[in-house]
Amino acid sequence: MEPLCLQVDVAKGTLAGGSGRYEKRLSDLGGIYADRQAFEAMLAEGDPVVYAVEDLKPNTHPGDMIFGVTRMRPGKIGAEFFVTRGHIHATGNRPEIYYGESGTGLMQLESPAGESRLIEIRPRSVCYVPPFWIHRSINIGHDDLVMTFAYPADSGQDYDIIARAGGMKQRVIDNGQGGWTAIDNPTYRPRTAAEIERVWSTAA
Ligand SMILES: O=P(O)(O)OC[C@H]1O[C@H](O)[C@H](O)[C@@H](O)[C@@H]1O
Ligand SMILES: [Fe+2]
Repeated sequence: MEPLCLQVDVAKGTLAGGSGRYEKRLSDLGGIYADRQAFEAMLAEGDPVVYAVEDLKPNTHPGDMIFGVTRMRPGKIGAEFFVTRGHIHATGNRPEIYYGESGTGLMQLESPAGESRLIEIRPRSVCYVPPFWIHRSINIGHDDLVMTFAYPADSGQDYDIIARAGGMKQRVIDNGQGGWTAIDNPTYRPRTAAEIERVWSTAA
């Protein structure tokens, strides 16, 4: 493969010359947010793009790397800020790096055993997602949140791990004073010992 250097357009939240792009609209994110009524009400008004990802995937070989740019729109469903679907890497011991380009966000992380972390991500901050942490991005600002990311090419994504637990343990909501706060998610079901063991066993 030829060496290359791709240009990030921070204002547009795009990566010129990548190999792939996907968009997630509100209608793709049913069941993620707590307030079903607010979700349906927003959907009735239209179907906004919540986030878009552009990346370069050279291949899926062990030791190679995928990188790209995520652009998240600002918004809330009820009091809950816009989030990405979230996942754990299917090969669980693969990490990820996020670099804040613009906007204000949180990286929400959860270990298989249910420990929660919320890490602020701002322009020029580098956020490290260690192996075996479920991760999701949250736009807590009024502007687009744009982040550049990179992760091992053979990571893969397990999206269902969150749904199987009834969501992530915490939800991040507007605190009514221009900031955010985390509250417990009442539908969360802690993973069983067998499920936690299964996650560890995905290491390669
Ligand atoms: O993969 P999603 O949960 O839809 O979120 C958007 C995703 O963009 C890229 O694929 C990043 O590598 C992911 O870690 C990020 O979370
Ligand atoms: Fe990831």
